Amino acid sequence: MISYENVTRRFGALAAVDRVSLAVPAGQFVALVGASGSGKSTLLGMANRLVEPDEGRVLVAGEDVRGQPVAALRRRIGYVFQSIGLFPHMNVAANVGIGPKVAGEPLPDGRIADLLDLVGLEPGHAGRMPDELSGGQRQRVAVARALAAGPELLLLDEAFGALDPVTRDALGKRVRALHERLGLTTVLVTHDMAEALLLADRVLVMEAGRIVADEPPGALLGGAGGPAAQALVAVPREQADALEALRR
Ligand SMILES: Nc1ncnc2c1ncn2[C@@H]1O[C@H](COP(=O)(O)OP(=O)(O)OP(=O)(O)O)[C@@H](O)[C@H]1O
Repeated sequence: MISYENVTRRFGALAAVDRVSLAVPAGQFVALVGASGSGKSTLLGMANRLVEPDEGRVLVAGEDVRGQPVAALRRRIGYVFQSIGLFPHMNVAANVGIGPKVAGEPLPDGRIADLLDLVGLEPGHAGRMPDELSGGQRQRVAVARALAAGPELLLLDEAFGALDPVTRDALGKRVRALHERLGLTTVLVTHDMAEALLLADRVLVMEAGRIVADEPPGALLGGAGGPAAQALVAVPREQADALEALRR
């Protein structure tokens, strides 16, 4: 569904993404973890041409993204990022339907209601303005908007980063359920290894522009993936051990 072929992107002297090759088959849920500045957003952004590679190719559904008009490409790719980016002067329904409307195919009201339901919002939220919603509700609107054009691919860049842990957990599970139900291919960028292990089929670890580990969660928990991956896995494992110790 998405592949990177020896892709490099530089900013000045820095290779933010450094000769990455990666193939994500249709239907897979991938988590991309790594320290701040390791290149996760840059890698993700090359899929929908927010960022262009200096070298190599990025293919979506087997086609080089460079040959695809940006608007058409972005209809195939739902994209949710941390800063949300809802239009403050438009109500929830208008925000959810903005992509199809701009493309000249406005969604019927029933479809908007279905999208709100998918992400766990009430029909009554449709007429609210973004500043009348909680952060978690706004993030749900952003997910509904990303799904509005019926994309095959869903990219989430720290989409749950600003949420409280309970809301974050609920929305993560909701996105995983939507991934199954809609038959999506999903890439989730997160700083949280526990979230990656619990939600994804496959966890990629980035360090200085390279992918240094590529393992299923079970293998990572079994000690695979090398030192960078194991340093990240140690955090939730030590927390779980410490909580368990408190019970004794
Ligand atoms: N437009 C830009 N101009 C200059 N440098 C950039 C630009 N975008 C990213 N970088 C640099 O590229 C590197 C990778 O950035 P990127 O945002 O991809 O990392 P990240 O792993 O997503 O980080 P974070 O977890 O903090 O979001 C960083 O050193 C960053 O400063």
